[in-house]
Amino acid sequence: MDEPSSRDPIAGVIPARAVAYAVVRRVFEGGAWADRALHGEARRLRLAARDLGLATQLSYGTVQRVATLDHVIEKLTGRPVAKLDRPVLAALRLGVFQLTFLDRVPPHAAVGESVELAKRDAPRGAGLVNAVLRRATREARPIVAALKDDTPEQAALAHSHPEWIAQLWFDALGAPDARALMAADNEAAEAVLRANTLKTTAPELLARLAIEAHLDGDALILDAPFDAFSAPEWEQGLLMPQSRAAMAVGRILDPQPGERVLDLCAAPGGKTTHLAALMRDEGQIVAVEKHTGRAGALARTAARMGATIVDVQNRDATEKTHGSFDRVLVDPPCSDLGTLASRPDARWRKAGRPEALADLQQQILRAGADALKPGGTLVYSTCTISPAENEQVVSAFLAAHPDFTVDDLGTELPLWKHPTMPQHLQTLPHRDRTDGFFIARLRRST
Ligand SMILES: C[S@@+](CC[C@H](N)C(=O)[O-])C[C@H]1O[C@@H](n2cnc3c(N)ncnc32)[C@H](O)[C@@H]1O
Repeated sequence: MDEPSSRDPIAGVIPARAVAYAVVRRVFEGGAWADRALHGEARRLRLAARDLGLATQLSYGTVQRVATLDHVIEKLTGRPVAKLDRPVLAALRLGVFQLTFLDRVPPHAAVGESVELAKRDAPRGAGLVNAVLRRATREARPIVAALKDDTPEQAALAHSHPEWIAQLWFDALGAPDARALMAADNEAAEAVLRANTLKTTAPELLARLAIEAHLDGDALILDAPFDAFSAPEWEQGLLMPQSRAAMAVGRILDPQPGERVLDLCAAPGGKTTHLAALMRDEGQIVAVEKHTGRAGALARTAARMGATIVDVQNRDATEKTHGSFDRVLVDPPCSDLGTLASRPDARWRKAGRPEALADLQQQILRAGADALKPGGTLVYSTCTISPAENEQVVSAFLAAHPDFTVDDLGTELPLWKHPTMPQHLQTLPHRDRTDGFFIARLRRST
């Protein structure tokens, strides 16, 4: 990695490191979302666009790997991380991350700048940071290399995940896939923009953004991080950041111009606006979202993207929807375990556990099915890798609804077959290089 030349004149720290340190503190001390904290700190510290890649790598990597980093820090300090001053701990985590997991960062920069950062916020802790990081230059990699990942407990530490997630994936996927999946969660997620075909085309958008990317249908697969939400093209509704797996959901629902479509659990609207584009903005989309603020944002997003057929309804998706629909998308709240690479702090949050979510998912699926006309198509999707929320929800639904059948999607996107139920799709980040989505398509016969 190249060290950017510009320097923060106050602390003598390169801006990318100053931003990463601030992000790490905001995430672990203030409960901030890493992506929002990064966006905010990059603006506050006037980070140059060329430094965004390094700032992202440093901050996201430190947040993702924190369990492994804390293990190293505890070994080197001989005390629990909870006993360390917050700024000292943040500087140590950032420093140990660079020394252990990055190859092109000069150790003197990782040590020296972490000391400067600690000095600014906790002057008396700077000596400890210096001493620990000097030892870390020699000892951190061997400590990490000695970690095993044979059991879920070991894998949780080695690949920095909570134990319950490691256990869930060992059970659901088997040890080799579980380990590979956890390792992939610590790598940069593929960054993709969907060109909004109501306003532009993918080649036009690529030319206009002047970024390094390659095209895959309407998708621009980016070669480097890009702050889409600050781009004028975002404001103009020309693009939507969206993974290839999320785009597959709309394609598999396959809505046609002129149809009536029900979209249950619709905010922030990545899929709603994709459906509108696939329908060429002809027909109707009823987009139901319970959270009032998110429903408002969804309406603004639809307007910005020129999706005039979207009717946002701010209500509970478990309630009856009147009328009958050609197609229904059910995209309920889930444990989000398929998107851990792009949301680095998510694994550490007390998000809903699979068993607790399954009941709500069932209710929303039933409500969606009630609104589907005979012969209609329903897609149930989640961005998680969790049988209780995916295949078990669909199986229980089918057992109670003999008028529904499930389509075999295995032939549509053969790479993305479900590991054990090949009629469904289950994208896996380590296998498919995109978010982990579950997608099932059902049809109503009568
Ligand atoms: C997985 S996200 C949906 C993502 C969205 N379909 C997209 O592609 O942008 C789930 C959404 O469901 C909303 N939600 C949660 N419980 C709900 C309920 N009972 N009824 C309607 N919406 C709900 C959440 O606020 C959240 O916006």
